[in-house]
Amino acid sequence: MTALTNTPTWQKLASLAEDVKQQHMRDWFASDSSRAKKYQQTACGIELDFSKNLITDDVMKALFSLAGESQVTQKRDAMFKGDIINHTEQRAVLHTALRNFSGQPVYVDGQDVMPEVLACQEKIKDFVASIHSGERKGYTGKALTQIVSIGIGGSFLGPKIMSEALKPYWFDGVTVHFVANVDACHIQDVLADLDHEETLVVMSSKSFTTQETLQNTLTAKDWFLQAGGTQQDIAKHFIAVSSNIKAATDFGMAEDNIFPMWDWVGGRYSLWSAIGLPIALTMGYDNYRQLLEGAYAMDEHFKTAPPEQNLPMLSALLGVWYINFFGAQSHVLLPYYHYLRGFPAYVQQLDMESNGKNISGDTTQVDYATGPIIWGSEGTNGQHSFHQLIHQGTLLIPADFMLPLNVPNQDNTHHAMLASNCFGQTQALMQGKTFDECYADLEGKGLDEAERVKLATHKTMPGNKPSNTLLFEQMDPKTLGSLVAMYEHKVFVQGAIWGVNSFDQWGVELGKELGNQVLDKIVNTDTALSFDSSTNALIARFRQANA
Ligand SMILES: O=P(O)(O)OC[C@H]1O[C@H](O)[C@H](O)[C@@H](O)[C@@H]1O
Repeated sequence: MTALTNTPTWQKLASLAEDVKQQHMRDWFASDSSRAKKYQQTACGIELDFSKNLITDDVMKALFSLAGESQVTQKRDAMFKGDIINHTEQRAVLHTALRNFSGQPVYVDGQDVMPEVLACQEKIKDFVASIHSGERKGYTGKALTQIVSIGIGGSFLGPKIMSEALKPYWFDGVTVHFVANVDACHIQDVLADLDHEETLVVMSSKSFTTQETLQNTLTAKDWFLQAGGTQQDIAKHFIAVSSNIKAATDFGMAEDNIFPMWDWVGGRYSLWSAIGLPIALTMGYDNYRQLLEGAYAMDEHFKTAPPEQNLPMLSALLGVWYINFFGAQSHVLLPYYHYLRGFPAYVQQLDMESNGKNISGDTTQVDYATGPIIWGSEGTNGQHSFHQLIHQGTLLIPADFMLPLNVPNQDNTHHAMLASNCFGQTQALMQGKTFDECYADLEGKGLDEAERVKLATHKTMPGNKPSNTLLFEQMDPKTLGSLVAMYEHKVFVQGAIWGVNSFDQWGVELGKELGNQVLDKIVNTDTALSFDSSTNALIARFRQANA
């Protein structure tokens, strides 16, 4: 056993889990009318009801002990302070510096990074104003109203999903299109409808080496040149966000058109940097700034609130409870808000790329589960498809339900239905429906005894399925910023407990490396194939089909 699973606290949690499995939440609610009040916390515009979880006071106490023994707060402070906590890449992890409005310095290698961060924010602000006012024009003098944002992974998901989530705040006058996939269908579809004279391409790549983004930008450049632009007009229509200024200038980007970022910002934590420029272009700098302010508010909450009131801490510990002591392998996110429909995909990268790891500390192979599968989609749609498995399947799938209490241009009839479905689902998951209830319902339905028993058996819902409900006054930029930061810190706390490095991604790197080797064989059709027989056969088949 590794140190973690050997601790008395871990053993205690394991034994508490065995007890809890014999009990039912339905009975807890019936016997304690204050349960909802007891297990809820509010911070930064987020009201977290976690009463529909398989928890007791003893469980929570043991989970807080686990966090304490795992030195979560010390690790948190090390992150905020700029220590090199990404120890396999020798990097600080400072996305929090990008939304640090405390006026205090943040040091990396003895140097305060805040002046550069603030200068970049000013650059974003000025740039957005120049586009929105029409002052910055294309090479033929037309306003730049069509923005094509090219990037992938963290250089795509954050900008796209946050922009989508804040549709009611969009600036009227520019349209932002996002392209990620190297599949040409994507960029071709986007460019097909655009006038190159009105188009601004924002190429976002921290490394400036990502195949998909480089290729899509080259395709956009060809399209621009073929449509009538010249090489020297490129500067007016192409800008980049990157920490690799040299590669960006080598590519042909004018230095003035490059927005900086830094190696202490991880890709999946980068929307707070200039990678978020498309968000600011979509809704104006002030709204973008509110997003950052919301994240800052959550940072302060995470740093100062005691564990029992700390939203990232609570949600992380509940996750650990199910993953490590109930064998839960996935966690579902269910936003009951159409504009937040992309949020599960955002958290998917954030969580799975961060905690999809099996080495703890320097070299220890873990003997416990780490990051779960994150999935989900908007409610109510999922109720008519995959919720069935959550209700009656054999897997335990903890859920986060999310609902803004007010929505812009509210249609009360729709919104009441949305809310009732959201709450109704959490209720059904928690209480289930007993055999006796189902059997009673079938009285007088003309069934013989065997049929009645059979049907009641199939209709029985075990219940006892855990969920959190997150309510927001409204999904405005500030609340969204807080929500994203809450999940970032949740992932941080879980990584700290498991002892994994939540900030590297070697699996992804290997995929990129092998992809390039295979591409070489696909393109150079006369070279011998030297991979395993399956990969060789696939490449050979592709060569044959494209000969
Ligand atoms: O911004 P880039 O350097 O182009 O990287 C884009 C993406 O590349 C990889 O897939 C990483 O795992 C992601 O975290 C990153 O966001």
